[in-house]
Amino acid sequence: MERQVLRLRQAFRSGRSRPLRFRLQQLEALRRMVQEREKEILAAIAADLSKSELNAYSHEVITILGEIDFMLGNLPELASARPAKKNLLTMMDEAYVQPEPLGVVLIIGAWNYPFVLTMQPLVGAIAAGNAAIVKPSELSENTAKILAELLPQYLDQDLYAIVNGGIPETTELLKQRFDHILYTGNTAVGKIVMEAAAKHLTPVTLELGGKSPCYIDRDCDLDVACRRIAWGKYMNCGQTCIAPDYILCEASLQNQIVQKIKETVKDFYGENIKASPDYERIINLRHFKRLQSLLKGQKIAFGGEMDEATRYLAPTILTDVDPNSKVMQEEIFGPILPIVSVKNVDEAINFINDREKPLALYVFSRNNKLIKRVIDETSSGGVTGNDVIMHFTVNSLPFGGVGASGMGAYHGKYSFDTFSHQRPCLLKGLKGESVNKLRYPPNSESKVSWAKFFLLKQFNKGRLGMLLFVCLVAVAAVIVKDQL
Ligand SMILES: NC(=O)c1ccc[n+]([C@@H]2O[C@H](COP(=O)([O-])OP(=O)(O)OC[C@H]3O[C@@H](n4cnc5c(N)ncnc54)[C@H](O)[C@@H]3O)[C@@H](O)[C@H]2O)c1
Ligand SMILES: CCCCCCC=O
Repeated sequence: MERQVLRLRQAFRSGRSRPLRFRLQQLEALRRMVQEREKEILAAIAADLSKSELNAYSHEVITILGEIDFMLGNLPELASARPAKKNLLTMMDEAYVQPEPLGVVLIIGAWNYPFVLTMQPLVGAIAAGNAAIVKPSELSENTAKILAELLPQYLDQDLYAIVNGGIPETTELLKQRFDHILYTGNTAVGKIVMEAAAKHLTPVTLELGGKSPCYIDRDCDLDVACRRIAWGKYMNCGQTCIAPDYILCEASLQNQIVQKIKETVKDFYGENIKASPDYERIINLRHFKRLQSLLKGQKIAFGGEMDEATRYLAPTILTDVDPNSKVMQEEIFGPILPIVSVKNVDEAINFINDREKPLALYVFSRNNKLIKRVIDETSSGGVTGNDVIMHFTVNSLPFGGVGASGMGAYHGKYSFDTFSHQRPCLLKGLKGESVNKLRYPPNSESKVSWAKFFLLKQFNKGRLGMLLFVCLVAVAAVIVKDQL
């Protein structure tokens, strides 16, 4: 591992990854990889998650193609220096912010969307000019394998590497020094990653999980709400970081919600859910058993059927759920939807605020003021009003958690920024020593009052303003020169 990181670091130091043309070439190569090897990629994702290739395409591949296109279209602007505001002391100088690559970054992916969660950060890392090591999850072994086979065929091998393996390999990787780590996965491992990163003062982006609440207001189109919630909850068999984890609503809505979700499930997956190409399976036996244990003692209003051999767990709804029960203590990450009754929106807000900050928050209501109120009085990684999941798909929105659901964000411009250092640059000439005397010792009352004048006046470049200020500064410089 050490040698591998060293090899990448040397390649990064050579400066090869920095020119815009090179980054665009690599992103184009990545797009070619996705297009030319689409069948193999889809087959791998499908095998890992018992998913149809159509769903693998729409859940994962489409996002990556969109992200690459965004970067190809916007990279020249994202990577260019941005002029900065100046003050009177620096008005004749050049001040700008120049994004620069961080160096060698590590991307650790999770298994539930194994392609998108490794490739989307990689697109950002390449766009920002870094070298990168990608560590896919060992649980989605087919995707991990195909990535290890394909990436070296399309990308510069000295700058971009893939490491496969389990906990020992990740542990070894985490001993190395990186310039940034983006980790996606559970909160417990997030802490391990952050601790390891701290040893090298490496900054981290942690894309974690949590229990994302979904409040349904009484003033709502329940048909629409239940269809959208059922889609987001049961896609990928509930194994989605931003799936609505549980519903909060007034007790009187509970039965209608169960009925409407039940009808939707039939529309989506047919009478025989097991035979539907659109319904996935639980990733492994450990997670299957964990989910099984969450059902113990619960009132199952719908679903609950299981088949251990195929790790099938039916779309399930639990009613009258006690907030202290186990299913309300951990992120479900499966197709189980508890409904917890609250008296009104105030109680819902308190319920949310009494718990860790979730990765996503959903509110369904005809009343926009109520939606805004819930947003204003709570905190979460992201929000979608009157729908679920969809904020993930808008790459002009930062995607990430807050508090226990993570730190930092990515997608689109935010990926570029995450993998860049915003370097402030001030370029001065060698003239103007008379004004500079202000900051040279010995200090005096009059120097301080002149410094206040120069530094506290913000200067915005505009022709007339420029002219005026040049005159002002010239006069001031003469006065200062005489007085100091
Ligand atoms: N915020 C997001 O974008 C996002 C996306 C997907 C999943 N998630 C969250 O991830 C969780 C599910 O994923 P998971 O954690 O089961 O994924 P996982 O088991 O695939 O683990 C993620 C990565 O961590 C590594 N890892 C696991 N244990 C480790 C250890 N002890 N030391 C070092 N590295 C270790 C794995 O090798 C893997 O690459 C859920 O909580 C979900 O909400 C978050
Ligand atoms: C439609 C794609 C959703 C991806 C969510 C990623 C987190 O698990």
